[in-house]
Amino acid sequence: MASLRRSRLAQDPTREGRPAPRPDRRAGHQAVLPGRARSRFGTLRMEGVSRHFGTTVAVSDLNLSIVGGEFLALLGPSGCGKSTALSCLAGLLPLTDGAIWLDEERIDGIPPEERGFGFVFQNYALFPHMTVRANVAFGLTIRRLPKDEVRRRVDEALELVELTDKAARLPGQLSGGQQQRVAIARAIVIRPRLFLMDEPLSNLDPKLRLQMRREIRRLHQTLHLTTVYVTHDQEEALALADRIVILNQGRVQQIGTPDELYNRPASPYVAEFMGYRNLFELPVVSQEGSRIIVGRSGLRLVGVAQDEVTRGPAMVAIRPEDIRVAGSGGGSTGGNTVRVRVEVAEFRGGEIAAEGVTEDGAVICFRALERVVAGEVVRLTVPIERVLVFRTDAR
Ligand SMILES: Nc1ncnc2c1ncn2[C@@H]1O[C@H](COP(=O)(O)OP(=O)(O)OP(=O)(O)O)[C@@H](O)[C@H]1O
Repeated sequence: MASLRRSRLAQDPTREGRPAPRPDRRAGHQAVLPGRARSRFGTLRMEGVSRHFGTTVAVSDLNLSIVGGEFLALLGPSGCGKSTALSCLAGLLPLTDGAIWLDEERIDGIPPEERGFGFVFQNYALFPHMTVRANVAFGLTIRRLPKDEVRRRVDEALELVELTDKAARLPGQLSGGQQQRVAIARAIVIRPRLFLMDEPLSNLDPKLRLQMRREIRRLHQTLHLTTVYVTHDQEEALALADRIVILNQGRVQQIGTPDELYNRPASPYVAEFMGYRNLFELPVVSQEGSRIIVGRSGLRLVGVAQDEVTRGPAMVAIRPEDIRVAGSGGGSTGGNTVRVRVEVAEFRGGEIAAEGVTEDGAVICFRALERVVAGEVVRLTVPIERVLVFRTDAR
């Protein structure tokens, strides 16, 4: 996605004359001042950060604190401002408004190469004519570190990403996953104060993505590098991050731990991103405190109001995993029941992912532990506390 965006932006006349980032320029940014590179920090703060491109507001009034050692994911759909926010942090884009602080040091005026940050991008950005070892050593050699130290640190970094035996190869002789590991080694070898990653797994096939995701997690658990990670993939964000920031149209929608976002999304927008695939607009029948009844004939549900929903329509969000076939192993006894005709059923190993249609035509995604077949009519159950009801105008 980001590569599409890059090529799109490369042709964009509103780019304010800024050329598309070139691999060598970005690699060069990994060079750092020795003192800065070694120092750690307590908190990095983005205060009221905005970035406009002409009339396009890419990031708007972003307020964010990142604690030293934390892994933070910026999550949202294409165009929501994730990469712009990351580029502002990196110093690749000047801010339109606001400030960035590393503890007591204001850093938004500092050039990227002096911030002591490491970057990894979707397209690897390796030097094609240099060996793996030379690529990884780049940030250290241009700082003129003693040869012995360069060798020792490069060896360490290559070992961490398990590429010791590929040190003499050129990037073109490596798989995509291996190239991305070289890019990671090149970023961590400088011991960055902040490690920035922009969709680093997007170019990899699903199996490799999963494997690399685990590698990145392992690396973070080993090195505790403060990391900001941009992704549009909720699973990736949930799996990797200590905290997730959900962005929409350049604005923060919610910040929280994976558990908070997954179980208590603040809006239908966040819910949708967290896998609540069943989103229905339904009229409110009655409400007593947080307990609320919504629906019409064929689809009537009792749920939990997430904010004040009094009259008119409400937005209901339910995860497929919380809807089960009644009476089967996974079906709860209390709560809501809905009759559907099964339309599609997909085998998923331990369970079946299915879609059914209610009498009045609403499509419901659910999970079944036992076999269901298309055309069959089943009764579904969903616990009241897993039916989240929002105001339709909730952000
Ligand atoms: N250099 C630029 N010139 C003009 N508009 C830009 C530029 N960079 C980004 N934008 C616009 O700013 C908004 C946010 O873009 P950004 O690249 O930050 O989104 P994103 O969430 O990272 O998207 P993706 O997942 O596709 O990479 C979009 O509307 C985009 O078109």
